[in-house]
Amino acid sequence: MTAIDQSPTMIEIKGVHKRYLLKQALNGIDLQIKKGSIVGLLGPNGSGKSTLLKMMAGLIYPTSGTILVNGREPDVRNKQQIAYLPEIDSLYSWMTVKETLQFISAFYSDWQVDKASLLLHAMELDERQKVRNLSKGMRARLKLIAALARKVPLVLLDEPFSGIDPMSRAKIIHSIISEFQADEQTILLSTHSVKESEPMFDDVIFLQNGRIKIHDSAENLRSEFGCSLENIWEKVYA
Ligand SMILES: Nc1ncnc2c1ncn2[C@@H]1O[C@H](COP(=O)(O)OP(=O)(O)OP(=O)(O)O)[C@@H](O)[C@H]1O
Repeated sequence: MTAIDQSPTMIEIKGVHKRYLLKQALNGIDLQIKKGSIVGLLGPNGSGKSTLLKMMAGLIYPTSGTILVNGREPDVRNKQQIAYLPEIDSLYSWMTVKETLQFISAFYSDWQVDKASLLLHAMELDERQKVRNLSKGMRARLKLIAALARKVPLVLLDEPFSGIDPMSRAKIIHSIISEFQADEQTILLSTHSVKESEPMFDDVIFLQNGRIKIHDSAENLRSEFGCSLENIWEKVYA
């Protein structure tokens, strides 16, 4: 099932395969993501979510096939167009929250100081705290601020809610939705937190074994299956 849409395209992927030394991670991906949407990338462990996001961020390259992000092949030079939140945490433990954000902001001319303060408040982080003293969930919040404070056309978030408790997750998702500017940004995020993330998705991609099993709008899927995305997840991967 593939969504057909006439909106301008942010990401266009044709026939992409990715093979690591011993593992075929992506197995023929064809995908179009329209501008101004929030897209959920869902799938069990090892289905290829991180590989796809890293490829869109220009950190790894397809073995075959093509990817265009905003009309260009992604590579490390596209950093100014893309905010990428990696699954792995690479924060410096000796910095405070404030120092971390100042450090990151120095790399990006698109950094929005006001938005960073707003997010800091919404995520209930104490800027004086040392990174080494933050809990896993607090570190996850700091990484999210680092990605969302940038004014870029494309935001890629790999498991952004990992370690954040369900109640806080719902609050954070609410603040992402209220801050989202569809005329300026596209957000693509991988997550296993389908239930809490559901309200924010315009479109959803279900991956399995490096292939797209379903790609459609959340609304179409809910009406077709007659249940929530969380329940669809259970049916798709049963
Ligand atoms: N650098 C690598 N070298 C070898 N194999 C890799 C590498 N990165 C990923 N893989 C393999 O590729 C497949 C897809 O991995 P990927 O990390 O993209 O999945 P994922 O859907 O993000 O999983 P998870 O939900 O566990 O984060 C897996 O089988 C994984 O073991």
